[in-house]
Amino acid sequence: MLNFLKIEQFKTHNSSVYDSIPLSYETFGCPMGTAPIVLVNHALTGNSSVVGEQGWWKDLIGEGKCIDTNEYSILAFNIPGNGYDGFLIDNYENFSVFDIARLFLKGLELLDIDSIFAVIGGSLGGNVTWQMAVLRPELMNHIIPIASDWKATDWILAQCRIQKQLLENSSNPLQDARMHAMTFYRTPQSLTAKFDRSKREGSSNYDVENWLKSHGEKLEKRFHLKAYKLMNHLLMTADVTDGTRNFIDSAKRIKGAIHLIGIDSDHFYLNEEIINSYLALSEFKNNISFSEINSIHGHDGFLIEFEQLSKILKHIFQLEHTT
Ligand SMILES: CC(=O)SCCNC(=O)CCNC(=O)[C@H](O)C(C)(C)COP(=O)(O)OP(=O)(O)OC[C@H]1O[C@@H](n2cnc3c(N)ncnc32)[C@H](O)[C@@H]1OP(=O)(O)O
Repeated sequence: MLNFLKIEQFKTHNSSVYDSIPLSYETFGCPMGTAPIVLVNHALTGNSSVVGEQGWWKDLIGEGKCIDTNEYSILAFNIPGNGYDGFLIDNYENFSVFDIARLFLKGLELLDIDSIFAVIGGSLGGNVTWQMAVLRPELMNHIIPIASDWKATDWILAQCRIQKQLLENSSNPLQDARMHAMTFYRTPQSLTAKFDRSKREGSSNYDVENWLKSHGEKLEKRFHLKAYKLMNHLLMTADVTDGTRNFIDSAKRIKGAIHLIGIDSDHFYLNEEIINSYLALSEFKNNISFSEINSIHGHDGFLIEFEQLSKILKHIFQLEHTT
């Protein structure tokens, strides 16, 4: 069930002022206040419905799952403007990952939450996770960005620029942008393994073309163009250093344990970038780790490789609740 908070008089990083921004959220598992809290930050086209039949992370979070809803309270906000709660933003360029992290932190304040067991998110959700940890270095025990980084690389900026032009100029913006995006969420090996140049009898298209098309059509049915423009723009704004480029100064204050997880075939958030962040920060911080998911599926691995992900996360969610 969707719940709503109101963030009043919100000033964005670029100094735009909003009288009131609705911040919607869902909770799952143990009632708030009775168990450690796990905050889940959704990715690009995700939402607060992480658990349950339609939950996009239902293989990771649920009864008896790696993050067990019998043991934890799960909290997930919607990024304001993702459209899932009916709220859309016109001037999407006013917002950045920094603003989304601040909105989520204000939401936690309104809910009287001053301690989080773990904050976890993949891709854009990982960007928000990094930014929240930098803004409130003492708030969380565990910080878990998956297939994500503290910054948008030039490669990501370039891909998102193409997305932006498709979203603004194409006659079929959502479908075209999604089809293009699917190619950097996957890998050539993943597509070969799935299709191997197959073609249904009588069809003029290869199966891979139909698959791309169907992903485009499905997104168009469930996502608003304004929301997709916002989400794509947010990806471009990730930078916990706020332009100073000094990652260590920004991140070394984080008190909680940082668990970085990359996917060896990810060519959107490159593993080598994540490993570089790990190596740089591990000179200043003992409680940081890096784990790798092996997959042919590239970036989408965080939505596919649940067995590996569960194995990596198990020690955090099964062995301790109190550190
Ligand atoms: C940047 C960020 O912040 S995050 C970006 C994250 N990535 C995404 O958002 C990408 C979205 N990816 C998906 O939605 C994927 O489906 C995943 C990752 C959830 C699952 O991947 P897979 O298990 O490989 O599923 P797949 O991509 O084949 O999708 C299955 C669907 O495709 C359909 N499909 C498969 N082959 C074909 C084909 N040849 N023609 C038409 N449809 C096809 C299936 O029927 C199925 O349809 P349904 O969902 O309506 O039942």
